[in-house]
Amino acid sequence: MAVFTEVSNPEARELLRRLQLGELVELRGIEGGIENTNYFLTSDQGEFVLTLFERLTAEQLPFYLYLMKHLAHGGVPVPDPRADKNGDILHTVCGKPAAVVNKLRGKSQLAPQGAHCAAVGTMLARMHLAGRDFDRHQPNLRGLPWWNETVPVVLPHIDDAQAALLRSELAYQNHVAASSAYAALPRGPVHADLFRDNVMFEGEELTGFFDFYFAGVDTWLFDLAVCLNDWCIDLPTGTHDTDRASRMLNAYQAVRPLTAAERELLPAMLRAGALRFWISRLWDFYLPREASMLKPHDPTHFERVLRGRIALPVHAA
Ligand SMILES: Nc1ncnc2c1ncn2[C@@H]1O[C@H](COP(=O)(O)OP(=O)(O)O)[C@@H](O)[C@H]1O
Ligand SMILES: N[C@@H](CCOP(=O)(O)O)C(=O)O
Repeated sequence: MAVFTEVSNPEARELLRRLQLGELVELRGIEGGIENTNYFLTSDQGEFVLTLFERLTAEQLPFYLYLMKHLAHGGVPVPDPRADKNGDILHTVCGKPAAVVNKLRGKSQLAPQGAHCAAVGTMLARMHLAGRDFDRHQPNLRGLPWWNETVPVVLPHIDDAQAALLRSELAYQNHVAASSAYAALPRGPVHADLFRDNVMFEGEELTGFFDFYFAGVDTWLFDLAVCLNDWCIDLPTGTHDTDRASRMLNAYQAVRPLTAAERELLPAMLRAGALRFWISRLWDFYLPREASMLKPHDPTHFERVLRGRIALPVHAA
């Protein structure tokens, strides 16, 4: 279920009027998704997605929405938030912060082949370059400071072997973050959660990236590592898929070659990407927020991925 707040047809009509997007044809709740209320909103002018933000606040949202607008105007296929007559892109619907964006064509490719991974690599690099002149700043709110805060909270819930791994990996990542190679990594706005379910395809054509609500300023290499860890592995075992990873890395580098520091730290950032999602999944699993709407994902998946990346470090060819 992903309609946590019911929007009525009269409310949708009023919103379309405010945004000058024409007359309502259909309002339909979207079943996927776990964080926000989403509707497909069709008018006589086109197809849109209406999102009511259930947890993010009106203070946090402008970074994400203006980033999407910036990228869309920079030629990256991402949902473009629609403005009202005053130019505002953050609206209020049913008392909740809300946005209306264009509906992307296609569907998620949950069993990606090499061509899909290459398309993600190309577009990711284009997105990083397009974000260079974005003038707002918000850190990755799920970055190292959050890992340092959250690990002590989840430690009491896991067994000794897991706790030892979590502690030692966190220490390693703090050490990496203090290194001169890490300081040399290029950075900018990153998606930070570009999993298979956050990209649309029509056949092998990538039609868009969406769900920017974990975006923030971080290293570009971290973003690439998050993608490699999801798109280029065998999901049941967490094993790295060399062919798909080469397709993604080569395509990324055809647009933006990795620097020497990035090549050096790729194995460490693959571990960082696995650690980030292991921690957040542990946190969601053992400490569900009151009245939480999150259906927790399996934390052991990223424990497996992390163990795999430590045992067999992956380097850029
Ligand atoms: N701009 C969009 N274009 C097309 N479909 C979208 C768009 N935004 C969301 N969706 C659909 O809505 C679903 C839930 O969106 P998502 O952003 O993942 O929600 P949540 O943040 O609640 O996890 C997606 O799986 C996708 O099918
Ligand atoms: N990709 C994350 C979960 C984030 O949720 P989303 O549905 O908003 O992308 C994970 O797999 O742990």
